Amino acid sequence: MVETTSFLLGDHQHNDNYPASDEEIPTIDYSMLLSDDTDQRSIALQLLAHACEEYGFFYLVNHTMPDDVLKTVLKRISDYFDPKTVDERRISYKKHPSDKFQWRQNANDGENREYLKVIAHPKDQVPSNPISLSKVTEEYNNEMRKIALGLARAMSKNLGFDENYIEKALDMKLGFDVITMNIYPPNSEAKSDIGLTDHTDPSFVITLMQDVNGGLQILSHQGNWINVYIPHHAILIQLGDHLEILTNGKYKSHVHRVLVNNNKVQRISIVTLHGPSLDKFVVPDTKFVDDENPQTYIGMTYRESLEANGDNLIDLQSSLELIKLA
Ligand SMILES: O=C(O)CCC(=O)C(=O)O
Ligand SMILES: [Fe+2]
Repeated sequence: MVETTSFLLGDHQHNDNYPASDEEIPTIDYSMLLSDDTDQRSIALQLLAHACEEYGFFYLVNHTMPDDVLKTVLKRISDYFDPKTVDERRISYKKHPSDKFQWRQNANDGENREYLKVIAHPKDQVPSNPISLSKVTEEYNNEMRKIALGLARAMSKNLGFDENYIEKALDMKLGFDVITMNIYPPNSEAKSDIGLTDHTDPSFVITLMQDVNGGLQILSHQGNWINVYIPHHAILIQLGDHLEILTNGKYKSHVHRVLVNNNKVQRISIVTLHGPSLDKFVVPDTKFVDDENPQTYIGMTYRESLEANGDNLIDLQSSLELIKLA
């Protein structure tokens, strides 16, 4: 049984190897962003603009992800990753190597997690076995896409455009969405302190839900590591590399990592990269380029930026450094 109540697994601020603070992370109320009350909406938009510019990540509360969908998806993921059946997963992945999904189990100095990555949009390509997992993953992604598109509309207004600006600029109707289901072992079973090493993620935004808190840290604009404690049923939103490129760095993506050194129990996270369409050429909009803000990135299609790290599209890694102008 998956317990979806969030609780703190450890005292990360006391770990000398990975110092991090409990600095507050902004909270955005999704229902207020959509409110019919114009005053309420404009306050929510201002808070969102502040969170996007000054932080680049925030907790989203009062959103539209149904509780039962989250509960079910966490339960199915927990069943799928049953430690007793890991050899079946290894064999089945070997028999069906595919670039439509990717399964890995890593236990080493740099990474301690088992994960399944699947393409969820424009065509749902979640492996059909087990069917119980694929069905609810599709449902989860349908709900999460609506939320990501809602955020795109709100951010478009904050950037001074009409509400369809980001959706069009990134061609999100055909957006390439990839879901990673991560399971991190408890500390006692991990081979090192690191669940997942420092990285940023491509895409427009990254949405993250989890069963329990434990070890996710984000590097702030100011260069401080911050512990992430996601409130119960909230979604962690992180801005992705391609929003940074489009806005020429006005909205930035952030380095983050996962530690497992304080985890008493295993942790599951569901991370969705809501991407542009694969063929969309993403380049800084001239609106964000002027004498004070010279163009920081060259343009590239989303496909090229994903392939820059190898030929497997689903092996999503940041390519920001590659396209950064001196
Ligand atoms: O599991 C987490 O908390 C973060 C995972 C992550 O950053 C990723 O999958 O890209
Ligand atoms: Fe990430």
